Amino acid sequence: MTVALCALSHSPLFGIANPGAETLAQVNAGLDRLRSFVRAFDPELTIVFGPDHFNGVFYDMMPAFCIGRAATSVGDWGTTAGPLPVDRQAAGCLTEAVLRSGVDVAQSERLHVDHGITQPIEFLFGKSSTQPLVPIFINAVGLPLGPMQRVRLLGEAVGREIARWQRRVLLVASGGLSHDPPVPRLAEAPPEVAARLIDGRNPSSEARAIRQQRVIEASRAHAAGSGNFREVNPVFDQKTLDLLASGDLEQFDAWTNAWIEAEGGHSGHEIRSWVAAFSALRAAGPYRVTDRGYWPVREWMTGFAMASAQLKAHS
Ligand SMILES: O=C(O)/C=C/c1cccc(O)c1O
Ligand SMILES: [Fe+2]
Repeated sequence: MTVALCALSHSPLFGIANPGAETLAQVNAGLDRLRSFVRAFDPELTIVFGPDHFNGVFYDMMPAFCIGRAATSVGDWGTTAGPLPVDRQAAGCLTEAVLRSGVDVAQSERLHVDHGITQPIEFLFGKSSTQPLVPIFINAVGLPLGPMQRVRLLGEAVGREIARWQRRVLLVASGGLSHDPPVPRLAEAPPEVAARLIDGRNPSSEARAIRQQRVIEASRAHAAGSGNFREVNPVFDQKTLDLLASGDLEQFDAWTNAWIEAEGGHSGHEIRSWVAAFSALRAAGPYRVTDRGYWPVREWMTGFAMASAQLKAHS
C-alpha cells in the first residue's frame, strides 16, 4: 500500500475571470507542481472527495455522503460531460468498509457529479482521462449539515480500508476554503428556485447558461467591489491549512457549522472535502505536507488553496 494526497480548491470562474497575471502565473505553477507530484506517484486509483452545487444531487434525496459505484459528469462550466471511469469494485469495498465503521454513507449506481468533482480531475489528469476513480460526494451546500466529526470519521474509514490494499491510491480533496458565491439556499429560495433545488436534474442548456451567467456577473460585481458577497477570509483559510498540516484533525470536531459559516462563508463548508481526505491519509499513516499554496482570489470568489501530502514512511 501507499497513499498520497492532493487537495485543491475549485472555481468555475477559473479560465473565465482574470485574477491578474501574477496570481494566475502562481496558481498555474502550483497546478503544474501538483501534476508533477501525481505523475511521480503514478496512482492506480484516485478517490475524489468533493461537493455538488445542485447540479447533480438535489433535495429529493440529499445524503450527507455518497460513494459512486458509477458516475456521470453533468458537464457544467465547460467540464467534459458523460460517464466517468469509476472503479466499481473499489467503490463497493469502500462503501462496505465505511458502513462497517458506523458511518451511514449512501451508495449510488449513477452519481451525477458537477465541477466540484470534475474540475480537480481535469486539472490533475486532463479532460478525457481514463484514470480509475472513486467519487465520494460530501454534502457542503444542501443544509442542514451534520457535525464535522462525521466527516473525519468517514475519511478515517476510507483510509483504514485503502491501507489494506496493495495499490497506489491518490486521495483528492476538492473545495474552496472561505467563500460565498451565489449558490442558492432552500430556506431563502423563491418557489421556482426551490423547485430546482429539489429536483432540477437535466436543465435545458439555456437554463444552465442563465444560471452560469448569473455567477459570472456576480463575480464581476464582487471583483469591482460591489454586490453583496462576503469577502474571502485569509485568517480562517490559513488556520484551516495549518490544522490540516499539523495532523491534529480531531480539532476540526469542535468547529461548529455556524462558526464555519460565520468565518468561511456559506460555501466554507467545502473544507469538509479537505478534512475527509486528510483524515483518510492519516488513517493510512503519519503524513507530511509537501507543498502548499494559497491565494485569496476575489475574481474567482474563493480563497483558492492547494496542497500535496505523502506518508512519512514513503518520504
Ligand atoms: O454556481 C455554482 O455552481 C458554483 C460556483 C462556485 C463559485 C466559486 C467557488 C466555488 O467553489 C463554486 O462552486
Ligand atoms: Fe464549490
